[in-house]
Amino acid sequence: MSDQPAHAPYDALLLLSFGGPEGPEDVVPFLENVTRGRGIPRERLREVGQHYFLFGGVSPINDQNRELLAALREDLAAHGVDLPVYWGNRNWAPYLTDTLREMTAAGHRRVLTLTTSAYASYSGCRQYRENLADALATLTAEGLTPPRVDKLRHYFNHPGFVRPMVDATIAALGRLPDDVRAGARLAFTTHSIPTSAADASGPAEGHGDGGAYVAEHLDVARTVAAAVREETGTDRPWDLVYQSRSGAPHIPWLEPDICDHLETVHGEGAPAVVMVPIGFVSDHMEVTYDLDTEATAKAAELGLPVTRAATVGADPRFVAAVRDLVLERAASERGERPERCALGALGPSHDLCPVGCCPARAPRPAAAGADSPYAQGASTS
Ligand SMILES: CC1=C(CCC(=O)O)c2cc3nc(cc4[nH]c(cc5[nH]c(cc1n2)c(C)c5CCC(=O)O)c(CCC(=O)O)c4C)C(CCC(=O)O)=C3C
Ligand SMILES: [Fe+2]
Repeated sequence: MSDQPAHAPYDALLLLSFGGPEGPEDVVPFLENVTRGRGIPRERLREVGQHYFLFGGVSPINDQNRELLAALREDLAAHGVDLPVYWGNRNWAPYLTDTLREMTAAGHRRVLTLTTSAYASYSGCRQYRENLADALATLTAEGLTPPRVDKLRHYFNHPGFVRPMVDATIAALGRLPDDVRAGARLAFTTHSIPTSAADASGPAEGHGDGGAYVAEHLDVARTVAAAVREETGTDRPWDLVYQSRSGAPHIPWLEPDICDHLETVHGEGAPAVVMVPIGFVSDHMEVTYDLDTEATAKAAELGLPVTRAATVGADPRFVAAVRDLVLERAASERGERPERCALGALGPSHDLCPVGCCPARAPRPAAAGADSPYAQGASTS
């Protein structure tokens, strides 16, 4: 036992992300990948394509993942954790299936996955697990024997994710004009999703309306707001609001939208707002367009001072948190009982998504969960 490395039984870490276009010619094929079979109106797609073209057809997300990948490799090596780190995406190169094929060829048998999504939801969790199942099925059909793949627990409430957001909120408050800072409201933002998807998210029991998705975001918002109050000595009103809605208008999605919210609080006399995108791991297009471009223009039109807090990105504390989560999970898999760090009221999330967690409209195979065909057979080997 004691001669095992701290990362045993895992032999590789996989960074699994969304992917984004890297030039104007990538934008349309990227959006086709994202929206295949999802019934997003054409009008919305044309509009979102324009967001990317506004930035030269390049999403910042791939460079941000390259930076995170390099930081993870450096941090693991510096701490004597000899675990190779790979990167694959759902919607753009390097594609997940190609990365897993490469990992199979390199002889990896137990892979742990970090997704760039911290919370429970179909889009942020199960859909990635479906992507893993699809990739494993493809490799199996090619006659390969792919590794067993597990997924790290949701890390929304890990101190290494939360603390950088506290500092980022305080820094964003610092960028407001002096005379409006004390009265500024905090608007915590995340991706809107259909209310039906929110209600069914996580193991939904005990979370009430909005399921685990809303409960987890509220817990983080409350924790960050309390820490900001403690550190600045000023109690500021806060709200959880939504952004980046898509889908047909007659289907209810989580509200209010950040732009409507800015209008409302401006009408109520708020002197300023700090937007804090707690739902996102890096400053990708949903942040740089939807908040920095669209919501910021809305605020300017209202004459409302706003700033936006940075996301965690490759903050060393987040990178260290990933190492902590990897070693924690490895220890759990070895039958040990490691300490499981978590701030807020909800406690550490489950390691293995239970059966039926974050259900899809049409059930499909999903890896790395209690209902996974791939995880089970391999676990006995
Ligand atoms: C919860 C959630 C996260 C956070 C968790 C996570 O990070 O996973 C997230 C992240 C992201 N979403 C992104 C981009 C897009 N999301 C879309 C569409 C959708 N997102 C949804 C949800 C989420 N999305 C949903 C319910 C849809 C409707 C269609 C569907 O049910 O699938 C569309 C289609 C056009 C549109 O309708 O907007 C695009 C282009 C990018 C890349 C940004 C970049 O390029 O830098 C990132 C990181
Ligand atoms: Fe999205």
